[in-house]
Amino acid sequence: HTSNDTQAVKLSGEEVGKHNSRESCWVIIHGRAYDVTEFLPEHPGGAKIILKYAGKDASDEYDPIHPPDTLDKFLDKKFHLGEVDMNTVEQETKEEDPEEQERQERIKRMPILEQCYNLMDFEAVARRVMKRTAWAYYSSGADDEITMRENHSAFHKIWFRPRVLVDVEKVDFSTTMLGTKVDIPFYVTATALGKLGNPEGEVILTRGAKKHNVIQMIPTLASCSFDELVDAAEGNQVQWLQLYVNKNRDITKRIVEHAEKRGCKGLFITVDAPQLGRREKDMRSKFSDVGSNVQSTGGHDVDRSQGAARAISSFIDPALSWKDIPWFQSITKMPILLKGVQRVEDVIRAIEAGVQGVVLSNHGGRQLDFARSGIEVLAEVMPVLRERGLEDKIEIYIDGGVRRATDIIKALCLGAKGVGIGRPFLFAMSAYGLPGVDRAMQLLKDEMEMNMRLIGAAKIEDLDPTMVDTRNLSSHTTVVPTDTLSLGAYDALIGPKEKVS
Ligand SMILES: Cc1cc2c(cc1C)[n+](S(=O)(=O)[O-])c1c(=O)[nH]c(=O)nc-1n2C[C@H](O)[C@H](O)[C@H](O)COP(=O)(O)O
Repeated sequence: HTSNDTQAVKLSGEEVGKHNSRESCWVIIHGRAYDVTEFLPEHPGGAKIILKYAGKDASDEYDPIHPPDTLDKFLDKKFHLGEVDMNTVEQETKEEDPEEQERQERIKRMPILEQCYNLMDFEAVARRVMKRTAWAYYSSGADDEITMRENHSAFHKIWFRPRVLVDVEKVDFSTTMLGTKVDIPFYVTATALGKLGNPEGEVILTRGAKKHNVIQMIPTLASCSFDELVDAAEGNQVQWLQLYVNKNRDITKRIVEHAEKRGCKGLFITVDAPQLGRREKDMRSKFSDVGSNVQSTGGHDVDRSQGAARAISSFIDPALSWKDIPWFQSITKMPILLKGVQRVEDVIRAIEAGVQGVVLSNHGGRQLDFARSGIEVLAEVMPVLRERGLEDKIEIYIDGGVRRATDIIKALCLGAKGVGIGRPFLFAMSAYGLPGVDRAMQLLKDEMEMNMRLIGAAKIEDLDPTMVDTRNLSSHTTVVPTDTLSLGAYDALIGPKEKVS
């Protein structure tokens, strides 16, 4: 397609449109055509999703799932066909579907940012204004979402034993995490597919983290590329890498070495997701546009519209085990932490394996349902470590359901170094962009200052286990306000007029 002068002749939409089958499949991404015929069987999301856009412009569906450098990294240059004259490409008329019209109406009526007074307010607004598939992906938990609800309600079972008559005129809640000084003991945890909620994606979280001097954990499955996120960091801003270990260890080695070279200050290996959990809201939202190769056990006829998560996670190695830790220690000097540890025995093993820390976490309730909350596991772990004189051998973090500064304070009283926060910043970003993330972080700082004063602690070191009462923590009778199980399943009667959705 290159004429004899230097200016390549652009491909026409008609020309691309002829290649719309499994036998010859071209797609357009951001005004350039790519021959993906040979790639079809290798696509983690299955061939179906690509074939749906064969011969057409697939940019809109492509962006939230694939970092911008994906084609350069994974598609041989000989299949890069060059520029397309987009004037000759008929754009899919997005007939206004009523659901989208209604969503646009809700966006017009959404509350102004100043009306958000706590992190849950962002979730309430995001639920109304986000695209269905994006809301489904961010808000879903595994199976009956019991663990997802338990994560936050577990904090409701811990009560304070505040000190009084302590001079709290000056309150300092700064701390260090893996040696980095941070303003407040939380970090932005790794959550995949940031562009589902906001077209700019995770760079918004990078900017918010910089403004509030907290650390961002960069997800393996970010919509933005790793380098975009590191480039978006300013000055000595610290970032960590969250790693899903690839079956192909050469790829993993390359990712880890590159992250270290780019200055990452911590490697968090996710250990609670040998297979991504079944998130039914995500599946119900029929992520058909992404398809997915659900463990590709049933050949081509398996229903593949099972959510984005499955589509993007077929590379994760379920064989990862303790014997792999020395290999990681041989390929990087970064501190290594295990994200998703859920019992004290594994914390002891982590110390014996010589890793620098663990995150007590159940992946935000998106993996094993009925896994205990991070805060409950923390209450199990710390007394054992203290008893064995091991509490200074490792940094302990928790995540899951942290929505208030009192949740952060409870975790620190029990001995955590800090906490990870996920969904609140996703919802703030999705509803209000960077101003939303900025306000969410500032709200936590305001709450932190007030609650440190009221508990009688002038600095982080003043927080200790005597300031919390955790006797009720392991009772799991959680009040579930509107239990969809009973309302929608167990004892729900289908009335004569009720529409069975
Ligand atoms: C909300 C959310 C969480 C994800 C997440 C995506 C979303 C939308 N994704 S996931 O697609 O694979 O499940 C990741 C991920 O990439 N890697 C990871 O280690 N944790 C992942 N997590 C878990 C996250 O790091 C925290 O453990 C969890 O979000 C903490 O709970 P809260 O959301 O309640 O703060």
